[in-house]
Amino acid sequence: MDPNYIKRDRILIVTAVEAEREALLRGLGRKQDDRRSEDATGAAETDNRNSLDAAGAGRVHVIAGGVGPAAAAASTSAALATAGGAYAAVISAGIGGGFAGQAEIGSLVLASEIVCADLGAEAPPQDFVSIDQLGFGTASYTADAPLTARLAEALRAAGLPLAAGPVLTVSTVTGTAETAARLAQRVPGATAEAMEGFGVAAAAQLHGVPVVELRAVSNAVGLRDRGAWRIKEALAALEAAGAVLAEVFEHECDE
Ligand SMILES: O=C(O)c1cccc(C(=O)CC[C@H]2O[C@@H](n3cnc4c(=O)[nH]cnc43)[C@H](O)[C@@H]2O)c1
Repeated sequence: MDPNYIKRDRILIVTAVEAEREALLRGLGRKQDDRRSEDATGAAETDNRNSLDAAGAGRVHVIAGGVGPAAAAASTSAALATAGGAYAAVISAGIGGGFAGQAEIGSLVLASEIVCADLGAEAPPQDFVSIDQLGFGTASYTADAPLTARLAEALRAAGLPLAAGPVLTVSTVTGTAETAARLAQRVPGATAEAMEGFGVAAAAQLHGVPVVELRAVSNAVGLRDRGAWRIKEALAALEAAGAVLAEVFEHECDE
């Protein structure tokens, strides 16, 4: 990988939903510009490009790619293909659940590994056999270490609470203490869970682009308690992280 990629190219950030995208754009100091374009048949389609406020800021492009690993993979792959090699790195970002003792509500998590925690088979008497063990591919991608380290340094320097460790991608939000314990046992050091990272990472791998995952913790992984989700707090943490990302990428761009 070219170590100068931060200076050269554009960064793609993929969130699941608009609220996450908007939080990041606020942090990045960017205006919304959900332009509507007409295709050849006259049908309107949404163009999710965000407008550019400042020289250099335009290198960070944020899209809302949908909820879940399949939507995330499809939209990331489409964005990377359309850009024709312009993206130097992809960041999967959004809210997520934090594992007990690893990541508190309102804090941030950077992934060391992006692990699809439920991609495999139940195989009694074993609890679970991963797709790797079955010999059909991989259930884990390593996050880009240099970019992750650079972001961690900047987020900590900004005083934002940050944990690092494996971030799990699941297709079903964990809703019991038993599942949380099983996942934590399956992936030692499991720090957070969300639903898109593995899809974004699979697309990034296909296109040969480094990937990072950043989560803002909205809830604890465990017994489902919707009333305890702190989505506003997590979106505020995501916005604060966006301001740090702007500094990192604009500063690197100016060097
Ligand atoms: O269960 C509900 O009532 C409920 C209400 C609002 C949102 C949800 C979601 O499932 C949001 C999924 C969305 O948020 C990410 N996310 C946030 N926390 C977690 C989690 O603990 N486990 C998995 N995903 C989480 C996820 O990446 C999706 O984009 C449910």
